[in-house]
Amino acid sequence: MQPTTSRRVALASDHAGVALKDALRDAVTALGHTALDLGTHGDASVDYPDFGDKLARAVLAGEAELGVLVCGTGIGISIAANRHKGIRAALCHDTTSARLSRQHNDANVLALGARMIGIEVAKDCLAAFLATEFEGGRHAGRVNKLG
Ligand SMILES: O=C(CO)[C@H](O)[C@H](O)[C@H](O)COP(=O)(O)O
Repeated sequence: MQPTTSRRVALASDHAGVALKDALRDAVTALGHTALDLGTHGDASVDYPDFGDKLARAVLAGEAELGVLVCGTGIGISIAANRHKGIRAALCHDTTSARLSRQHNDANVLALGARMIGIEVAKDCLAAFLATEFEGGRHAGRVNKLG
């Protein structure tokens, strides 16, 4: 899948997601985008809210258009990011959800669970997420209601 637009993509994870995050960082580059790796680096135990917050702030500041978050399940780190107004983090386990999160929800962050899905599914979710645009139309008013 080739991107229609080259994007700046921020990535962050806790220790449980670091190996997958590092693999996805390389996949972002291979897909023709620019990766901004916000950590963690290495497998020392860290707290997922710190990295969900860091990535949310980077996206809201315009340092990246889109973000990718990884923790063990993807749940904690997506909750952390979604506490920031303007962040729409979608926890996905399949490519259809990843595509529809962009088409219908204008998700700006993809969240994945490193202990839940394999690397190939994760890479496919990433590729679908980055290749898909928001459809607008009937979805725009609904997304606006999210605040
Ligand atoms: O936040 C989580 C659950 O929603 C993540 O899966 C974390 O990565 C997990 O809780 C970390 O657990 P660990 O036992 O400290 O590695």
